[in-house]
Amino acid sequence: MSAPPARESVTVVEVLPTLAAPPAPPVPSPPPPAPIALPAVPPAEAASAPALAAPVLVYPRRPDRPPIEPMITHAPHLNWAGPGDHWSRAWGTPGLAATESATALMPALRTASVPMQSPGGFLADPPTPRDLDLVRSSLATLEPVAERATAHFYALLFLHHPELRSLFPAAMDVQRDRLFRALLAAARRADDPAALTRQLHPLGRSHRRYGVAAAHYPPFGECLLAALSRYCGHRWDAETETAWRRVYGLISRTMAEGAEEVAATPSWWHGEIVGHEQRTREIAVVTVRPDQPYPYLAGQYTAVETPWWPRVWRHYSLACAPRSDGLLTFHVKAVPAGWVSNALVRRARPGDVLRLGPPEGSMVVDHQSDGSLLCLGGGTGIAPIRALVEEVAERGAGDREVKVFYGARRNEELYELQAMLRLSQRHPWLSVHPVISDQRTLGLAGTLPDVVQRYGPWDGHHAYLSGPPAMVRRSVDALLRSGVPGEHIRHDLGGSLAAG
Ligand SMILES: NC(=O)C1=CN([C@@H]2O[C@H](COP(=O)(O)OP(=O)(O)OC[C@H]3O[C@@H](n4cnc5c(N)ncnc54)[C@H](O)[C@@H]3O)[C@@H](O)[C@H]2O)C=CC1
Repeated sequence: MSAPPARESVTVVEVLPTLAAPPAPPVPSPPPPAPIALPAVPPAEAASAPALAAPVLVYPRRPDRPPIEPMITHAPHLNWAGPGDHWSRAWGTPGLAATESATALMPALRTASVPMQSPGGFLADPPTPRDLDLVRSSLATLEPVAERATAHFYALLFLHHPELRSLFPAAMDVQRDRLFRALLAAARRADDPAALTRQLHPLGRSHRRYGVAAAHYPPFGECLLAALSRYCGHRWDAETETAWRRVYGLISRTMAEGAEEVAATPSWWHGEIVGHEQRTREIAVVTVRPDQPYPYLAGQYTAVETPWWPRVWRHYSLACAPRSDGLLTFHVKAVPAGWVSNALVRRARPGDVLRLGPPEGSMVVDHQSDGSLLCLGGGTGIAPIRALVEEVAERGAGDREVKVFYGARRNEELYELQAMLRLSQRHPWLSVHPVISDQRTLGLAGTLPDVVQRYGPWDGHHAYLSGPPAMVRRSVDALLRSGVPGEHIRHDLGGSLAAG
């Protein structure tokens, strides 16, 4: 099964090619490293950094807030968010109360265990090497027509199982692409149980927030096989079908197991916006009060859905360490054609209600190890870095130093610099270095990977990277060259952080 929407540009099945340190390129023995001499930010320059906005205003809850306009007024059920969802009433759908639409739809989805149309079903025995060859070769055949095959698959699914339509977003373009890539990735890993589990358990868990239940896998699989057989043409035979039944059986079982493991935790949280600060024209800092405790670790991220784009989820990092008042902060940059990011920056206001998925991601501080921390935050990628710094401040830095390189293209895009500099004034173990790549009048010149390379070596450091994918990839390369072993470099690029 594919991942319903997570983000626009990178999918949950992507992973950075390798973090296990690739063989180091042969380099002539370097001259002894120069001592690190990082220029401090002179007070005059710091003063010219963008002013820190007023402290977050926490607005009182507004019971009288106007109803939120649903995106699809003429088809209210498409706005419904999933089984057990009570907040659809916030949409106040004209013509059909959202509560009615939700309760009317819930039984339909609960009984969505549509009987399988094929007597063959999905096979419990593991795929054989021959099965894997057949499945991989049919995927190779399908690759050039993947878009049409997946469109055909969704057409079959919604035609035969209209009750499943409400699990998916209104616009299916991103979704289609994702399905084929997820299948490809799973088929590649089908003979490596550990790798398959690493891919599919999180995918199964993330499907919970769409309302996907174990009963949905068989009808999904039947339509998938029907679409694959059509587009494989004469290459599809009984043996290929049996191979797919084993492989799909394995994929769906593994995803369902992943979901089952976390069945006791909420599939999603509701979060009311209680603060909305416009830091630049494109960037807003959004503060949210979850409807129940939201346990997470600094450095993690979550999926966010707005009421205006039902079932369209985007990932954002938690930008603060867990707080005693339970509030959560997100840094959001409105990106061109980004539905969720533009809604959050330009439309969302205190009183609006979001849905949040469970916390994800492994870019968390290992407090058992004693290396110093090197943190690279590019643009809004500074969000999880700030959370990590706050957590170190709370738990005590010990002998560790924390060096933060905060990159932007222009001075005025360093929207979090004042706050970071204030933290560094309070904590002697913390240094913050602005890095400007385009029009510099402040801090260090260059891109983050270049600067990291310039001020290395960084052996003995644990590195945390967050920002645009290309910046993270290039910085990983620079760090590996600068003496940081792969296992000491953490980022969540493969875990799908992107804007949208
Ligand atoms: N909002 C959030 O919670 C989080 C966002 N992110 C990601 O961070 C990114 C932030 O984007 P923007 O603020 O628009 O950043 P940006 O495009 O303005 O760039 C920020 C920094 O990265 C550097 N950079 C950009 N492209 C580079 C490349 N190809 N090579 C080397 N350095 C490069 C720039 O020089 C600058 O220093 C987005 O991709 C977002 O998905 C990551 C983690 C959390």
